[in-house]
Amino acid sequence: MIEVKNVVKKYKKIKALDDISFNIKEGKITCILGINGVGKSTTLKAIAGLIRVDKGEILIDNEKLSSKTYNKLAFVPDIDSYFPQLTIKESFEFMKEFYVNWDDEKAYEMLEIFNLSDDRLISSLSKGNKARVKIILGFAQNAKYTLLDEPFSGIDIFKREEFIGVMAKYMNDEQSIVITTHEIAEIEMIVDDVIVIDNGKIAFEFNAEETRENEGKSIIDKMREVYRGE
Ligand SMILES: Nc1ncnc2c1ncn2[C@@H]1O[C@H](COP(=O)(O)OP(=O)(O)OP(=O)(O)O)[C@@H](O)[C@H]1O
Repeated sequence: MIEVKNVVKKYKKIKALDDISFNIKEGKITCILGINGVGKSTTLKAIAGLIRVDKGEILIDNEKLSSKTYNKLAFVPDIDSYFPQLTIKESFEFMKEFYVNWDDEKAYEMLEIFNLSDDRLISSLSKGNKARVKIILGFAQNAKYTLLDEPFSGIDIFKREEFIGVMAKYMNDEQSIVITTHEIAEIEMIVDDVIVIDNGKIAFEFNAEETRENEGKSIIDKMREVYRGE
């Protein structure tokens, strides 16, 4: 489990995270939802240990972030691509050197599903294919927790559905995925837990299946209820 406890992060005068606490469960897909600028990326970067928080603590399976927890986390940032100057194959070779759990078989299997050839130069790929490679580079790290920052931005609906199918296929019972997004419809079918951030604070959280079963409400219905009082 990932425990985020009373975390505060300031960027000069901006309080990006204002005392947020929540847990990410094992074997689940958790979605961090919120409009632009509310603190979603900052939250993921803090969990990944890429930024130092001002207050609070983050525990990964009961341990503070350290070299021990490093291989449990794979972070896929919201950037166009990494390694534009490399071919896909070269990028896999590079990752293999860094990540002890790197799974070449998984990387090549995913490449095949996405119908991509490993000799393609990453900079020459379309936006959608760059996003596919980015997702492969994240998932083939075979980490316990894969953190995906806006993985679908700029990607058409068909590719999003394909991504979601591939993600679900490559997750085992102990692995967790955390996705940030401001587009709800695309994650409706796969997400377990939803955490809504507003202005650096947790606005509310719920389990999507329970909400569907107990209240007959989709994630969008629930968001409307909370935000518009419908
Ligand atoms: N490096 C930085 N320096 C200064 N301010 C920052 C920095 N990174 C983020 N911020 C600010 O912190 C707040 C939260 O930003 P963050 O990127 O976490 O939001 P977000 O919810 O991920 O937004 P988006 O959906 O647009 O990606 C915003 O006000 C943003 O401008």
